Amino acid sequence: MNAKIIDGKAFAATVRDRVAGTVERLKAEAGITPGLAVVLVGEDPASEVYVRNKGKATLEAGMNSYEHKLDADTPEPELLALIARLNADPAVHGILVQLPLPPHLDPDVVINAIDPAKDVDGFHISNVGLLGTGQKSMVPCTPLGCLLMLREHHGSLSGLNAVIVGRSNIVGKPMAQLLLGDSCTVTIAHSRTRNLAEICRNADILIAAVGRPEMIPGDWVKPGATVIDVGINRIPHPRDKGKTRLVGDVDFDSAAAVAGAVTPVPGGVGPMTIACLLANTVTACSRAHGLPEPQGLTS
Ligand SMILES: NC(=O)C1=CN([C@@H]2O[C@H](COP(=O)(O)OP(=O)(O)OC[C@H]3O[C@@H](n4cnc5c(N)ncnc54)[C@H](OP(=O)(O)O)[C@@H]3O)[C@@H](O)[C@H]2O)C=CC1
Ligand SMILES: Nc1nc(=O)c2c([nH]1)NC[C@@H]1CN(c3ccc(C(=O)N[C@@H](CCC(=O)O)C(=O)O)cc3)C=[N+]21
Repeated sequence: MNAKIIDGKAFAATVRDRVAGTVERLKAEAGITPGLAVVLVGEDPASEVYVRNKGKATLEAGMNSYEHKLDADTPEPELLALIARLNADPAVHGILVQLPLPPHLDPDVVINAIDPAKDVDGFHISNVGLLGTGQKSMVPCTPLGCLLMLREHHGSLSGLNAVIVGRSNIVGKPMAQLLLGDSCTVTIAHSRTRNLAEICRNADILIAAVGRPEMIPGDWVKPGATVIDVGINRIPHPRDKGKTRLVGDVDFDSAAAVAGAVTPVPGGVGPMTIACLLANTVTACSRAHGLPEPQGLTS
């Protein structure tokens, strides 16, 4: 193996420390405790793990965590009423509605009901528009976490060829905006893309956000490239019957043999997502109180 393993878990710990320091100052100097509300509809076991991790990290950073678990068949008006209450609640500075939602709920309607100032996921149409036009916004946590790791590894990203596999609203598209903002030449590939292997082989930066276990093999990776694996896939354990294992969208071993740097799963993008969520919540809290924005949390 040649590649440097980018340690997202360690990097996330430094971001979380900075967030905790800012929270301490907000409490001491202004008597304010940032609060994050997470809404989970239904019983998706993977989502429950994320919600638990987020709640734990929120408390560890000294913030308040409010969890709302609703039945899978919750009618849309009931969910919208909860969001309206959270929008109006001064103790709540950030609101995250866990996706995907059950099929009877329209994610666009639900996400756009969140007060954009509290939209710490950065999914509200107004934050998407601000990001797309290079204005100050809430930046989606997963792409932001990826960008921070890339900047840390490369310094400047200017002029690099970036290929993103996946065009979702929550990862692929905002990732493209952020990389464009850092002057990469960006290609977004998806399920209809022709010659995907060839396109990937052109990438100085390859971002996999597909949701297919170990789909991208090492021979799609340009020698020396940086590979960011966003995928979180639970597969049956190869040896231990009945157990499961977490893998990314990249075939780690073959990719690490040719890449210059690669993020592992677990311990890569996932922990950075949570750290950026905490950072966004502190930023939202400071803005809500008209205080100067904390600097350097995510740089
Ligand atoms: N680590 C973290 O913090 C996070 C991890 N994730 C993980 O990232 C992965 C992607 O998530 P998300 O963006 O929400 O997923 P979506 O299912 O919303 O999007 C997947 C994308 O991959 C594309 N795709 C599917 N099959 C292929 C294929 N064979 N070749 C090329 N492209 C393909 C789809 O194309 P098309 O549009 O044409 O259908 C789509 O654009 C998942 O594993 C998810 O669990 C997600 C969020 C955060
Ligand atoms: N509105 C919304 N916002 C999201 O940001 C969002 C979402 N919905 N739905 C689901 C995806 C997925 N996601 C993850 C966050 C952290 C880890 C994470 O912490 N992973 C750890 C370990 C996980 C484990 O061990 O199970 C790791 O990769 O090391 C993973 C995945 C956020 N998402």
